[in-house]
Amino acid sequence: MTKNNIKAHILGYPRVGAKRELKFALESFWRKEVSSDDLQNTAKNLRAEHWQKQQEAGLAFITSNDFSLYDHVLDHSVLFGAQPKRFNKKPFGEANPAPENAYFALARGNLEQPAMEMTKWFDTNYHYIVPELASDTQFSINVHDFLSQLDEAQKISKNVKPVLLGPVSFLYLSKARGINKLDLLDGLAQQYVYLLQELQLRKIEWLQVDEPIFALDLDDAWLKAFDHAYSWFRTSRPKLLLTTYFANVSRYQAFITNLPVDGIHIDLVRAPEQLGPWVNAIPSHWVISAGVIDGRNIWRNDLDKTLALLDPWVKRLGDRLWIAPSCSLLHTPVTLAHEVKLDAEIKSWLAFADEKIIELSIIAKALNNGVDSVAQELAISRAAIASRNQSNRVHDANVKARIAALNTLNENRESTFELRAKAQKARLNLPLLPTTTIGSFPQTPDIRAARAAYKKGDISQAKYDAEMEAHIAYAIAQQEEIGLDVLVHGEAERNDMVEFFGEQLAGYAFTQNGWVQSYGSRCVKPPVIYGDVHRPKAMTVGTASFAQSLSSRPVKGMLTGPITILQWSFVRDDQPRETTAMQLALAIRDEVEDLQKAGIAIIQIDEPALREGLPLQKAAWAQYLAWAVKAFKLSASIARDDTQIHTHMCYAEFNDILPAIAAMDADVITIETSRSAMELLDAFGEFSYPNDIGPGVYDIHSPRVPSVEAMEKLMKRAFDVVPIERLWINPDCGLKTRGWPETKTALENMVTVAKSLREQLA
Ligand SMILES: Nc1nc2c(c(=O)[nH]1)N[C@@H](CNc1ccc(C(=O)N[C@@H](CCC(=O)N[C@@H](CCC(=O)N[C@@H](CCC(=O)O)C(=O)O)C(=O)O)C(=O)O)cc1)CN2
Ligand code: MET
Ligand SMILES: [Zn+2]
Repeated sequence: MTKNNIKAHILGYPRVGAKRELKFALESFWRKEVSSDDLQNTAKNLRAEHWQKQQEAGLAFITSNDFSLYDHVLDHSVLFGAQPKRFNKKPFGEANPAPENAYFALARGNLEQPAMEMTKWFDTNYHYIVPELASDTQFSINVHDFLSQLDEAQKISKNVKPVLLGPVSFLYLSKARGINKLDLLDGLAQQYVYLLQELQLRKIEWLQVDEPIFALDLDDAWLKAFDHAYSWFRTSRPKLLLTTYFANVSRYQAFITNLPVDGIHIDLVRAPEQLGPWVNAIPSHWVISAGVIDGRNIWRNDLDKTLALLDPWVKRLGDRLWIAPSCSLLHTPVTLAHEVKLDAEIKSWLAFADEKIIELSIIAKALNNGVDSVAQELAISRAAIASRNQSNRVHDANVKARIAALNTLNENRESTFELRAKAQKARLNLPLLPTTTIGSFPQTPDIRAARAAYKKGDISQAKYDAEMEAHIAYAIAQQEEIGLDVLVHGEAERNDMVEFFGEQLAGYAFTQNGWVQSYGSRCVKPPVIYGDVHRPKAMTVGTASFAQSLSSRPVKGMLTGPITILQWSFVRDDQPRETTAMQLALAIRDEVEDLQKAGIAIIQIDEPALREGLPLQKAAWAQYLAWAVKAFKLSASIARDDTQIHTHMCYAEFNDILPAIAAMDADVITIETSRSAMELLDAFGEFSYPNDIGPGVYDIHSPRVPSVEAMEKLMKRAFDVVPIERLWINPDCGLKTRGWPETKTALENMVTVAKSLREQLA
């Protein structure tokens, strides 16, 4: 048998650390508890560890420049000298600032400047810092940090493949007010050329250039931009691996194969069918990097299936075949090694980043040296796959029966919004412009410490419950003092709005350390849906009833909606997402029913991730929106007319899915609007959104306290587009990341606005 030399590599490794070392270093640095050197050492050690793992697994390259202290897109803004000019002024009060402060100010704001905008990275729960460009942006490369990380890598290995976000995706993902972004393209591409030359000098053989926007619907102008930008790259430079992910990109094949690059990476987890067409289309000197390991999910790879997918092409491509995960491993947790509590059988079905790297090396060995060389590894993998396929813990006949009978349930509320609104008014008797908040109040160190102690077994369930009740009572008392109209219990008892429900639903497993970066130092621990989901018992009724018992004002019952739970969990890959969504919808429906029976008059079903789940390609939107809206409606339609259903959305562009949002038919939607100065609301107005709306009047991501004047101005803008009787006043999102002092002042100001507007309108 001839030996191949198929290369295995990764597109990027998670940065946060197996025990969130980076998070803790960052937060200590921000609190000024550790120095800049300490922070940089932590970062350096993490990078060294990540490279060592790749090296030990025998990958052909170690991948460098995938690390970031906050966000890699922000790093590109800095690399190309495109920091917004508004940050040029040295903030006062910083006598001798650490060099990192200027960088973090971009991401987090400072005393004088609000932070740069943040938004979702494609259809993931990762948030990037949006490049902020203007007509006077002059790109000017600043290679120091990039090259110093490259040097670190080159000390460890001579086979280093750095990563860059490509110029066209960088520009596409940026925002540039008042100009055509494409006018900036030449200036940017020229800076890339400079960097390519530096890499050439350092004898870099391959550069990975990520152009993830190929996953989207691109118009001609953007396709031309590729031609244009890449024509700058016909110089002496490393070979370029054009990297795509998250979708089938073969519709751009004729176009892409004319670009002056040396290979392409394609996502074969989302779109395995694109392999053959690509092999047939590429120029004879190109490599194909086959993204065969799921970078977006945590299931163990079915190695036999992967080998079967690649097998027909191995001979044809020979060494021009590379293998890799589908996308960067940024979206998966680091390692299963510290999961000591996870059920052993379920654990055997999983692979986090480190395990995925091992899988990659097994596949490479099988392809290069024959399957016999990894017979034992393949046998173990096969056994795990068989155990998952056959496990009776995955399938639940009752759940399947309920799903089969879905069409016997009415997904619509009993009456129209108009009639419901009357019944709700009679029951709730709220003032004009009711004030409320989105659900969470500050997750104080006390709350976190109590939960950590409880999880370790240091305090009893009873003690933990009593502590949580004390926090809830505190939140209620604060809200009464502030004078809010519709209260919340504050979510003290929730580690996270999705994980909390995952922990109580059957069909779910959860991890101890399965952290994934969401933004900056903030992480989430998505729970794992491995089987049919149902709700064994009520999840929030005790807490909701307790909170309501403390006040004569309505306290909202607080639930996370089926689509958001789906989107922020690791989901099974053995049934359609739609089916899992319907199972979740029924579980939430059961909870709505129980809350209603317990006398809770207002129930909020959050769907902040509805937009995130939208397919990247428009052709698939309608189908997704149909089942997503149906799932929400199924969970809500058990509510009587006089039970008011709220929903909440944030972190996204909603303009293009307004009809779907309206079709959800929530009685009230509270929605993030303040960062875009209510531009969104204009769209709601134009579309004549039919039900009640609470446009967020202040951004909760910053500790700045919003002024009465600013919030009043925003509400008055809202008056122009939505009838006053249908408006609510609330912040943009939950307050869990804030502290109590600024929260209290901000909400007091907000209530002042409501009172003053009511007087003005009286
Ligand atoms: N799943 C999800 N996705 C989302 C959001 C969301 O709320 N949930 N919101 C948007 C993103 N925003 C986010 C906002 C905040 C955090 C966040 O605060 N995360 C926390 C972790 C939250 C958590 O799970 N907390 C646990 C564990 C806390 C912890 O770290 N405990 C320590 C001990 C206690 C301590 O000293 O802090 C430990 O175990 O070591 C708890 O409360 O129980 C963090 O990074 O710090 C994440 C995302 C969009 N995507
Ligand atoms: C990311 S949306 C958050 C909604 C949730 N009810 C909260 O207030 O935290
Ligand atoms: Zn929110």
